[in-house]
Order: sequence, then C-alpha cells, then structure tokens
Amino acid sequence: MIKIAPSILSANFSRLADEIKDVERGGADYIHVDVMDGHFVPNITIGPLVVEAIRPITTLPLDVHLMIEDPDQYIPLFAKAGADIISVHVEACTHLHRTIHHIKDLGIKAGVVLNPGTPVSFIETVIEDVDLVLLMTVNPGFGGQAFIPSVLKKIKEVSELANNRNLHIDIEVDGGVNEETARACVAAGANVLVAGSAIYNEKDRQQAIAQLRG
Ligand SMILES: O=C(CO)[C@H](O)[C@H](O)COP(=O)(O)O
Ligand SMILES: [Fe+2]
Repeated sequence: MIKIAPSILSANFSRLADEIKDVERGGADYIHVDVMDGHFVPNITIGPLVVEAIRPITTLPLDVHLMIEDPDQYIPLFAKAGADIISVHVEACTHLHRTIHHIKDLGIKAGVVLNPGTPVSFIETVIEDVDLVLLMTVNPGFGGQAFIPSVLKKIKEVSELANNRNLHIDIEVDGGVNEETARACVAAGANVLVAGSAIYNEKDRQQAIAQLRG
C-alpha cells in the first residue's frame, strides 16, 4: 500500500489551510512539513507555531521532517505542537540512538533521514528502533530539485536490510518525486512518497496524487 505525503513547502503559504484541505480531499495520507533552520540547510521555513496552527486544519498525520541542527532542543516543541511523526537527519545527530528514543518517549513515531551522500550503513545499528527510514532523493533545502537516481540503490539496500531483520518499517523518499521517479522508487522498495511540486504545481491535486500512487 503506497502512501502519499504532499510537502506543503510547495503550497501557497498565503492560503495554507485551503492548500492542506485540498490535498486531504484529494486522497493524501500524510501532510509533510519541512522544517529548515538556515544552518543545517541553506533555507529557513517552518517552526512549531505553524505546526500548531495547521494541526486543527486536518485529521491527517503531520509528518515533520527536521532539517535543523541540534534537533533535541526542538523535538518537545514540535511534539507539543501536534507532530505525529518526527524524522531527524543522521548527519545532524551526535547521539542518534538517544535522539530517536527522545522522540519515541514523547509518544510520537520516529524516523531517521539519510542525505543522498550518506551510506545506508549509518543506520544499521538503529533501524530496529525507528518507525521509518527517509531517504533524501535530492540534497535537502529546496523544493523543485531534480531526483538523484543513485539513491535507488540505497532504497533497495534499506528494503533488504528491513526484510532480513523482519522489520515492518516505512521506507519514505523525498525530493524530485514525480510520476516517473515514483515508479522507480516503489520498484526499489519505497512505500511512502513525499511530493511537493508534483502535487502543488498541479491544478487538480486529486489527479496528481492518484498518478503518483500509480
Ligand atoms: O525535504 C524537502 C527538501 O529538502 C522537500 O520535502 C522536498 O524537496 C519536496 O519537494 P519536491 O517534491 O518539489 O522535490
Ligand atoms: Fe522533506
């Protein structure tokens, strides 16, 4: 079962509530929220106040992707604001195991994220502890970038690692996901597809979501 997570990074922020309701009506499974701090990535986006404001707008799970330094400092704020899933980058965590359990101790699903240049071996010791692995298929920081095909091999590696250990985790991909690259990601083993521009740049979001789902 493929899940679609529209990224509100590509939504019209002046009409954010309507943009969220539109993809919910269109069949989205999660709302993907990209949090950037201007340090870990060269862009600044959304904070806990916005997560709190959109929480009552939708019944869909809020899938919060933290692209920030020192995530431990902010995890409780995003949890309080209403996040259902919080994912942290391995590249931003000195004590990755502790951070994952920090999220889980707050009663929230925990995800771990790998940049395109980071090998899958970096999560081998924590994969049993997480609910999802998010593989970046672009270098994080901006929407609308081109999919990096070399990540397909990593999707397969994570899928095999999870199968070998009998783990039922979600494998999410994020960046440059469109109808064509979505097929390749699903064939490699991904089951959650984040898409910003491929959904929000289309007038008919229901159709865009259906096409991504395949
Ligand atoms: O995490 C992200 C960027 O760092 C976004 O979720 C991602 O870029 C989605 O946008 P698009 O589908 O347009 O690539
Ligand atoms: Fe993201």
